[in-house]
Amino acid sequence: MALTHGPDTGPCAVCKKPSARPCSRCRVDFYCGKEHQTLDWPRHRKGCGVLAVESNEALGRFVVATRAIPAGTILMREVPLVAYPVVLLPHAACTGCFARLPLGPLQGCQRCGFPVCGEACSLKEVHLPECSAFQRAGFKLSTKLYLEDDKYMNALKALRVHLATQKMPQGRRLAELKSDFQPRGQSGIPEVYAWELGQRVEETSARIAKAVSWLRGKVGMKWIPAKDLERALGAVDMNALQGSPCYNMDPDALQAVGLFAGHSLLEHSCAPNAFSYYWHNEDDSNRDDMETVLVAARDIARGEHVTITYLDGNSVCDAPTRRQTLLNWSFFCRCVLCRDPTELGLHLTAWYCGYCNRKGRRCLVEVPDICGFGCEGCGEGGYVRKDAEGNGWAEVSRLEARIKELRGSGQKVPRKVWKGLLSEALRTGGVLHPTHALVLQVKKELAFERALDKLAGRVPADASGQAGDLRQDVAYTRELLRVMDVLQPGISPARRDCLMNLYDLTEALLELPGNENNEALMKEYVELNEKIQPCLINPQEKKNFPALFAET
Ligand SMILES: C[S@@+](CC[C@H](N)C(=O)[O-])C[C@H]1O[C@@H](n2cnc3c(N)ncnc32)[C@H](O)[C@@H]1O
Repeated sequence: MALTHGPDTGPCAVCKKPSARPCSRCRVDFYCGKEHQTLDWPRHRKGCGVLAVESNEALGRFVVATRAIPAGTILMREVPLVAYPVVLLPHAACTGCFARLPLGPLQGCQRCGFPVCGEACSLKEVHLPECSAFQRAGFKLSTKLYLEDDKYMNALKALRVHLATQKMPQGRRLAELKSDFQPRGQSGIPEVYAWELGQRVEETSARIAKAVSWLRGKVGMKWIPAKDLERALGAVDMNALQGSPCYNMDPDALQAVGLFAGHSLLEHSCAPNAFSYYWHNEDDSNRDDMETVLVAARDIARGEHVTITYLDGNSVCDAPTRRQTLLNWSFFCRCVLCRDPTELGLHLTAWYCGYCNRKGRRCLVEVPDICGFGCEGCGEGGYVRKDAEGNGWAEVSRLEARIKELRGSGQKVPRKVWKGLLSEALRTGGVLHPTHALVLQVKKELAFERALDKLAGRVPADASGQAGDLRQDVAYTRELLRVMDVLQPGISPARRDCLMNLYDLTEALLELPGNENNEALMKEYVELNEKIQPCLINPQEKKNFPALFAET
C-alpha cells in the first residue's frame, strides 16, 4: 500500500487526459491506460517505490530511500487527510475556504457562528460536519469573540480532526498519526532543553485541555470522549504542515494547514534533502484539495533518511533558535547539522575565541550548549569573548531583538541602518563571528535589498552610483549561497532565490562602466544561468505532466 494519501484524479502523465488511475504503488503519476503507463515506465521507475518506513527508539518512524534517488524526483503526491485555515492575527480566516478575512466586524456562519466569507463558504463540505455538531449541541458562537481567545480555533481544529477520523478511508490514516507530545529518546540532552521540553509539554497539555473542556463543558459536546479530542489536537501539534500556494509571493495569499499521511512520517533535518510545497488548485474550481508534493532537493543515496525542515526554510538560524522552535514538536534535534560541533563547517552558532583573538588571530569557539566548548583554532576551551556587560548572550539577544524590530516596522529600512547594525555586530572586540546566523540575516537584508525593492515596485538605487554597495551585495549573496548549498541544497526554493539574486546582481555589475569585457564576471554570469535552470521548472507543471520534463 502507498505511504501516502493522494488525490483520486489527475492528468495522464503522458497525454494529459483526465484520469482516475494513479500508479498503485506510489500514487504520484496518473495514467489513462496501460499503454501510456508502459511508455512512461523508464522515467517513472526512478521515483516509484523508492521510499520505505523504518523506526527506531530515538526518532519513532522515519522514511528512508530504498534506492538512489535523483534530484528533482517527485517522491510523494498528497492531499490532506484534513485541512483548516491559519489565523494570522489580527486577521481571522474563513472556516470554509481558508481565505484571510478583512479587518473589522466578522461575518459568522448563520448556524454555528464561526467566521466565514459568506453563505457559500458556510456550506462548504469541509465545514459541514463540525457545523452539524455545534447545531446538535444547540450552540452558536458569538463571532466577535472568535479572535479573543485561541481556544475557539483550537476547539474547531480538534473537532474537525476528530470528525474526520470517523470517516473512512482517511480516518484510519489519521488514527495512525503520532499524537502524543511526550518527548522520546531524549536522554543526554543539555539540562536547559530537558527543562524547557518539560515546560512545553505542560503548556501544550494545558492548551489542549482548555479547548477540550470548552467543547465538552460550555458547548456541551459530552458525547465525544475527551481523550478522542485530545488525541486529535495532539496529532495537529505533531504533524501539521503549513503552506501557502506555490510560488505565490503575495503576503495576503491563502495560508492553510493540512495533516498528510505520508508527510507526517518525515523526519526533520536542519539540512534537509527534500522539500515540499502545496497550493490551492486555483486553475480548476472544482478542486479545492491543496495537493502537496515532496521533491528530492538533491541526489539522495540509497539508505539515506529522507528529510524535510520543519523550520522556515528561508531563514538561517543559530542552534539555540532552531532548538527553541523545534521544542514545539517535542524534540531536541539530532540532525546531521545539530550533531556536528562546527555545524558542517558553517559555524552558524560560533563566537570569537578570546585566546586566539588576543593573539590577533580570528578563530572560532563553539557555544557551550552545542558541542562542549572548544576553539578550532587554538584548542583552548571555556573562554569566549564577552561583551562590555561580560555576557556574550546579551549581545546575541540584543542583535536578535533589533533585527526583529526593524523587520516588524512595516517600513523600508534604510540601507545605512542595516549597515550600522552589521558594523556594530562585527566590531573589534565583539562576540559574533561573521558566519553567525544573525550576522548572515543582516547580510541577507542588504544583499536582497534590490530584489525586494523591485518586488515592492520601488526603483532600486542606481547601480552606477552604488558600485561599492553592489560589490558588497555580491559578496554577501555568495556567502549566503555557500550556506544554502548545505542548508537548502540542490533545487530547493531558498537556494534558487540566492542563485537568482546573484545572477541579477552580476548582471548589474556587468553593466557598470569598465566591466563590459570582464571575462571572469561574464563566465560566472553564464554559469549561474546554467545552475538556475534545473531549479526553474515549475514543480506544478512537472507534477502534472512529468513526461514533458523527462531527461533525455
Ligand atoms: C511529524 S512526526 C515524524 C514522524 C514520527 N517520528 C512518527 O513516528 O510518526 C515528528 C516527530 O518525529 C520525531 N523527530 C522528527 N525529526 C526529529 C529529529 N531531527 N530529531 C529527533 N526527533 C525527531 C519527534 O519525535 C517529532 O515529535
